Amino acid sequence: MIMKKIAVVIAAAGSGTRMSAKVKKQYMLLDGKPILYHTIKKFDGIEEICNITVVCDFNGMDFLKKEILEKNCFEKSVNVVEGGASRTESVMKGLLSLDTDTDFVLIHDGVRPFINRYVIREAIKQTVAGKSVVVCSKTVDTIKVAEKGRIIKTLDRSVLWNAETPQCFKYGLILEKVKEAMDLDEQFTDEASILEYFGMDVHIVENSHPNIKITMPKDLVYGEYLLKEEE
Ligand SMILES: Nc1ccn([C@@H]2O[C@H](COP(=O)(O)OP(=O)(O)OP(=O)(O)O)[C@@H](O)[C@H]2O)c(=O)n1
Ligand SMILES: C[C@](O)(CO)[C@H](O)COP(=O)(O)O
Repeated sequence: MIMKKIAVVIAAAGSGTRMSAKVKKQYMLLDGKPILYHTIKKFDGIEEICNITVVCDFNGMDFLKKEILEKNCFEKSVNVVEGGASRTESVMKGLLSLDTDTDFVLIHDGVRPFINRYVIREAIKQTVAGKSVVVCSKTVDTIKVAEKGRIIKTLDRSVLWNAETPQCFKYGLILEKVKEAMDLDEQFTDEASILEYFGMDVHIVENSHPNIKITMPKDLVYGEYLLKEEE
């Protein structure tokens, strides 16, 4: 079988507004190590991946290089790229830094350190088979749509999914569409919705393992618990 060149772009250039902390959440500690360390480690352990690129804020670049990359042992080479003002711009900068002969790319949030390696491998398998995929978990809550506090309707939960990462694509395709998205007057919170906007198919890889995005202070408490469970 011909080996495919698969890269991962880890988006970690956000400002962590909802965490309301002095230190950006991607550099906050879980079990004594930065959250971003735990995330990189997950992908370092996937043999199909040949390159890891972390997109981070300008001020965090030194910390990332000295405190995370130099002080820890990673098997793969980890490149560092400066991010942008929006998630889409950060992802675009990461994609542009990859070798042009990259076949497939996984895009992952720097603050989702609990992603299960079996799920990463399943997402890679489906992407190499020709699909654009997004890791999702089933929605467990009853979701209401409301306007000014008054409920308008309750959605059919059987067709609802929570979008997570990684989101995985053919490299050339996602680079082209992310670049096109940057020229639009639209905000996209993930890459799958960029392809959806252009009418392209995106498929779900179901995940039943915890893959929380560290967003609010309460997530740190749950995160410490999840790390202990992983041991
Ligand atoms: N300009 C941006 C904005 C977000 N991200 C990354 O996208 C991921 C998911 O975004 P989110 O949780 O919304 O992170 P923040 O934007 O940092 O948080 P907030 O929305 O609370 O400010 C994070 O790993 C974040 O670092 C990024 O790389 N570049
Ligand atoms: C990509 C993402 O993690 C999927 O859930 C998410 O959309 C990131 O942005 P958000 O604004 O924190 O939802």
